[in-house]
Amino acid sequence: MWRRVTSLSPVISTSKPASLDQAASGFKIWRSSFSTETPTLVKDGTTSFKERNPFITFVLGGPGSGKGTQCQKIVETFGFKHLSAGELLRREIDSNSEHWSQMLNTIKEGRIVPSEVTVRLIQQEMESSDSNKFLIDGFPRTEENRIAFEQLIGLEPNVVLFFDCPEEEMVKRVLNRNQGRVDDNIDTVKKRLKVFEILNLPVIDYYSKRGKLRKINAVGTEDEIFEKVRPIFSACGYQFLYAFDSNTDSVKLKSFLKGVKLSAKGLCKLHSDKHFSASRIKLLFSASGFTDATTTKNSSETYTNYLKKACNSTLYPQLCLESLSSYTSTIKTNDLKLCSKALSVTLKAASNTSKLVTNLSKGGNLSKTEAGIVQDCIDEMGDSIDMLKQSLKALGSLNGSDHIQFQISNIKTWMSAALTDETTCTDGIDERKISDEVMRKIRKTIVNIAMLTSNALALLNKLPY
Ligand SMILES: Nc1ncnc2c1ncn2[C@@H]1O[C@H](COP(=O)(O)OP(=O)(O)O)[C@@H](O)[C@H]1O
Ligand SMILES: Nc1ccn([C@H]2C[C@H](O)[C@@H](COP(=O)(O)OP(=O)(O)O)O2)c(=O)n1
Repeated sequence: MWRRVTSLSPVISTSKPASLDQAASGFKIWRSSFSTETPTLVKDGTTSFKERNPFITFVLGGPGSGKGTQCQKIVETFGFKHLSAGELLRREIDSNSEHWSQMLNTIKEGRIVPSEVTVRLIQQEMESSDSNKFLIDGFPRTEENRIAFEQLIGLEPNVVLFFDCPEEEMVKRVLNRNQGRVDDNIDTVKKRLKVFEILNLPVIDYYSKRGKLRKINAVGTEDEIFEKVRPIFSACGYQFLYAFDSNTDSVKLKSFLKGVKLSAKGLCKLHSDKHFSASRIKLLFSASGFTDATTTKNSSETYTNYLKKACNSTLYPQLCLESLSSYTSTIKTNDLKLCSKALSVTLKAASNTSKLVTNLSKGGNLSKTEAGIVQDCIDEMGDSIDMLKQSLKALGSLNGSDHIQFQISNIKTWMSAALTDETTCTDGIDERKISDEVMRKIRKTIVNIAMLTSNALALLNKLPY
């Protein structure tokens, strides 16, 4: 038996912002036919979608800002289900569904399709998916989209990514996209950009005020941008691998992190310790996830092979090898010792860098702006060092702890925060396009620390948790 959950009509009549007329004009008839006749259904006796407690990420940004490109990387690294609102609409048009020609015209003109249509498509995809973590790309594009989602699905996003890209770069990328899309031409792009500015920026502002927005500078290579995205999700650590949610652990995490500056604070929900098993603890403290079954002999060759294999799982394998190869006899083939060493090497380098930056800033003839940026960097490095120290200490006292999973997850969160601090500093330099020699040196040393941190985090992510 099926029951009706809600109707969207009150949403439409009360929430439409004045500026929406410009983008969605001509939709009155179409709008009303959807608003009353498309009920949302849940099957009685089965778990409703909301009860599945999914992890929802909205991905926003102007046309061509790189949303789809980054979503693909997030899927590959963190295993989300990717739902592109534009793609779902294009598929609907291609399948000659009831309103295909209206949808096609809307998209050709750079306007926004009524929320009922888009939310219904997203909802169908989410409900029929086996996944419980979603990247919803290109949605919500308007306040109306946002409210319709909240009302119909009954959920809010856990996090909202916003790819911030200059207009001329977006135009260039869209015109080069070459996917045969009817809307990738200069006239439509101009309209889409206008619609984005008028209708999407208020949504971005809304999530920013609610502390859910993660703004990412979308200029740079695809990989450079992903390095800014990665920490947001790495902070959620292993819990993506398992079921979600334990209220107690959520509270514990919050109190743990109180007063600590964290980019990912509040974003992740920890799952309970119920997945914690004796065999996993044993694995963590003895065996190694990086050792081949064939290389069990305790020789220096075995240790070197182990390190090579482990480093290959990081983003900067060469740097990983260079920074850790003199410690193979200490690390042997022990994953925990490897992580600990990677962390201590990073901490040492960060402390040296912090001193170097302070000295360079004193010696150089920096302008007032440059001095301000350097001071910000020194502060960010101080925060980063605190996070690394805290992580190293926690890693050192894992043995004997009752909450190993919880602690490892905290460590990943702190490490991600350290990485965010480091990239905030280099972003500050990049955004102002400063080419001064001293500033270049400072940037280079901090990028090196960020790479070491990223590697240490990657090694931690490989622990069996
Ligand atoms: N960082 C980048 N630098 C240059 N081109 C990019 C970058 N990211 C994506 N692109 C290209 O720009 C175009 C638009 O990217 P896409 O991910 O489709 O954007 P969106 O989903 O935001 O519309 C694509 O052709 C893509 O290959
Ligand atoms: N929430 C949405 C998302 C997309 N659309 C329509 C209008 C958009 O211009 C097109 C294409 O969106 P898509 O996200 O694929 O592409 P861009 O990010 O604009 O490059 O789809 C919509 O009406 N409502």
